[in-house]
Amino acid sequence: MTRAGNSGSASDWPEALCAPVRNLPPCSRLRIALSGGMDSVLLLHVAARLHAGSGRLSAVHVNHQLQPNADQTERFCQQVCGELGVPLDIRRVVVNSRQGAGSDTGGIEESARHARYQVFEDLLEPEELLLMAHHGDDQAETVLFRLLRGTGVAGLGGMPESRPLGKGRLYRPLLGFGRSELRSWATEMGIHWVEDPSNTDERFDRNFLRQSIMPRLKARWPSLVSRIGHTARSCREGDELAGALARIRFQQCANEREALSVERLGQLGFAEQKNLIRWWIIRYHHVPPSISDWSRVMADLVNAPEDREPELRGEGYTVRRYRGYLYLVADRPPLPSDNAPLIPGRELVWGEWRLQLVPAGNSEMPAPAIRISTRVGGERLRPDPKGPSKSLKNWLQEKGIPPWERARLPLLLEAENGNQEVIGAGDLWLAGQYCGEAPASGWRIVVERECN
Ligand SMILES: Nc1ncnc2c1ncn2[C@@H]1O[C@H](COP(=O)(O)OP(=O)(O)OP(=O)(O)O)[C@@H](O)[C@H]1O
Repeated sequence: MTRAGNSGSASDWPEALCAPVRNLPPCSRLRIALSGGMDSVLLLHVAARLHAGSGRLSAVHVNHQLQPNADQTERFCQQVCGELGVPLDIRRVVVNSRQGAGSDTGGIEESARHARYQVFEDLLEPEELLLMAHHGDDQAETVLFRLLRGTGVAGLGGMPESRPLGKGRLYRPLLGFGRSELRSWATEMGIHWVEDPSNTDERFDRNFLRQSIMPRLKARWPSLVSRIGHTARSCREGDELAGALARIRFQQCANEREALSVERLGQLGFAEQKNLIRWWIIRYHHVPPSISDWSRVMADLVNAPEDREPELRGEGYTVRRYRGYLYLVADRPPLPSDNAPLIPGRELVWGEWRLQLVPAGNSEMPAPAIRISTRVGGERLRPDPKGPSKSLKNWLQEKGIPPWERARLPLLLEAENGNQEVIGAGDLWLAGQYCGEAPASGWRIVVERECN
């Protein structure tokens, strides 16, 4: 259903509403996230009035293809953008609709949100700004919703006004206004919009809060939205301070491989240990696991006897302890089970490794027959050409290479008198005849590893 209020002329636009949309961070392109609902249509109108002449304004609508009126909404977005002369990008997505409403962990609403943000993330180029029309009531609902899910300080900080998204930035200029304030402006200005029928479906937690809980709370505490906004700001500040403290502790506890010293960690109080571990996991772009008993986990990681190998599992990674340090180890797909030839001039991708055999120097020597394999046990190598050969196992232990890295180390094997001789081990060692500007073999081997 589309709604209209009284008509108004462009010159009547209230300055209070225009100011945050006028004073934007510098950008090469301004994209409006247009759902077709009241908030984003109002934002589009204001942005068109202020920025249409700049030639850098456009809108993006994500059609989730879930609601019966999804196509009608898409057409409406086309129509309003056409009227305002704003180019519109339409992106259709397929949302996994198997999950139900009201679920704590997801549901169709969550899947749609995820798909939508993925579109935005893929779309944004450097220097581009995506404006979203979240307002103060959305913020209050978000904070309350997260409180009910048991979120910590970072989550209770609510939605930031601005944050990086993809290669660009997301920006929310309407957070300082309440829903009713925006609705009266939209009605006054004669704006049309589409009502999303799913907004009234109280099986969804967010809608239940919006429809049944917030009105009762607001009736009792009229300044609820600004009070929750205040709490969110305090939580954001608290989170910033926790981040600053974690950075200081990281410098004190981490070695050159960014592993954390268990001894130094043990000197911190529990809250600081947890703060540092969570910050460190996020630093690697992973999500800290949701754990009800962090004190038990920390005690285990820090205090378990040396012969035990305590672990903390998260999605896509494991925190492991080895020789007094904690390492964050990303999950990796299994390595090829067969050994592979290193073909001259052709890059070999081996798990997270890239290997190449390239001609070097002026000689025309035949290419050596080199194969890549993981350890099978019993291998020996001669890191010092004049010294005795050593067991690979002992050599890796001497070098302090953790067991999970040993298992993923590509061994370079060369057939020699019917035997396979180890001539290289990942990026740890390579026999001298394959290194340098003019290697004695006439061939150079290049070994590189992708970072974590
Ligand atoms: N289908 C859509 N296409 C483009 N932008 C959208 C779409 N849906 C929502 N948005 C943008 O997100 C803003 C918030 O929308 P809405 O309140 O419906 O989302 P939400 O799910 O409650 O919140 P969140 O964006 O945090 O997921 C809208 O004002 C609009 O800017």
